[in-house]
Amino acid sequence: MASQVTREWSGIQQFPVATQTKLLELLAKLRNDNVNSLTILVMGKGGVGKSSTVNSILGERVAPVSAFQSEGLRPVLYSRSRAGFTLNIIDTPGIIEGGYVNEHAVEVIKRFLLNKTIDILLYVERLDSYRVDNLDRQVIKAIADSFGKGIWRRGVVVLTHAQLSPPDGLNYEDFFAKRSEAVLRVVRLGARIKRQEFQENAIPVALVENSGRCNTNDNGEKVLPNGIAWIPSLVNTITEVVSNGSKPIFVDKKLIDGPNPNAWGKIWIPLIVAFQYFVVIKGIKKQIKEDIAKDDRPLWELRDLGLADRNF
Ligand SMILES: Nc1nc2c(ncn2[C@@H]2O[C@H](COP(=O)(O)OP(=O)(O)OP(=O)(O)O)[C@@H](O)[C@H]2O)c(=O)[nH]1
Repeated sequence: MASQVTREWSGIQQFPVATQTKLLELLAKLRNDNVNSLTILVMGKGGVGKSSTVNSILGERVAPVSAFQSEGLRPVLYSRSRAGFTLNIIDTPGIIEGGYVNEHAVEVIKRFLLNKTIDILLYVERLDSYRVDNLDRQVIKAIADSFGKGIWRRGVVVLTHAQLSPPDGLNYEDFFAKRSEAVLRVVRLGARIKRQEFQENAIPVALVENSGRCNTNDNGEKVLPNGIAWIPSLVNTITEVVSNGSKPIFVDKKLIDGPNPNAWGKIWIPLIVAFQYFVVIKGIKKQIKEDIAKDDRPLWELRDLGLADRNF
């Protein structure tokens, strides 16, 4: 992050003491494990609450939030340090435009990340959406195609608007479980991760409520309907993913310019073409030649040449 000005993480002081204490404990734990900095990439469709989540984590209103989808294409990096620890958060624009992934927007994000290391991917969605659609799958596929599906080993699914009352008298935990399952399924399909691999390396789902009207507990911490103080809980989830044994993603030129990191199957294409030519096409050609030869000659000639049944 050489070119980035790192500012003191003063926003942490905006949190109630209970949250500050938990956050500083988590940072100390990371430092004990020799992790002195984290770079978090925040991605998702437009308007799902990416910028709001960045602001909530930093405790500062740094990223512009709008009820309308933002026009900007460029990602923005916010860098803060505290007690010898540096937190980098990269907010990205939504990459869907007119119902499709905007390849230019993806390209801009990839170039922005050149020579950076992604420690964590926060994939943001809303808890209060009732279905997942093809757009989710497209965004997830674009992320996997850009950085390799290994990035999902460093992924956390974040569901915003988490202070909701589920419809039809559904229990909050049941609603959360159903919505998580639906989003995770799309992640598995979009990133083309094998079912077993996906089960073995479960992607955690964290709940977030960015609204200023979020309920608080007796300590003044923002809590969800299930009573969980979500800011320390999200940071805790992030620290768990950092130490799950997977590698962070270093975005080098090869990753950006090279072939799609998920498209290893494509190396078989020349072999398949050669097989088709030598085995299938040549065989068919030979058959056609024989048929033509048979068609052009009268039967008595074919019989003499041994190409037709003698009793014919
Ligand atoms: N109630 C509630 N509103 C939220 C939450 N998160 C975001 N919002 C609102 O949702 C709208 C979009 O939020 P943003 O943070 O700008 O979303 P974004 O994903 O960064 O949007 P783009 O920059 O357009 O991609 C704003 O009106 C936010 O106030 C949340 O957790 N709860």
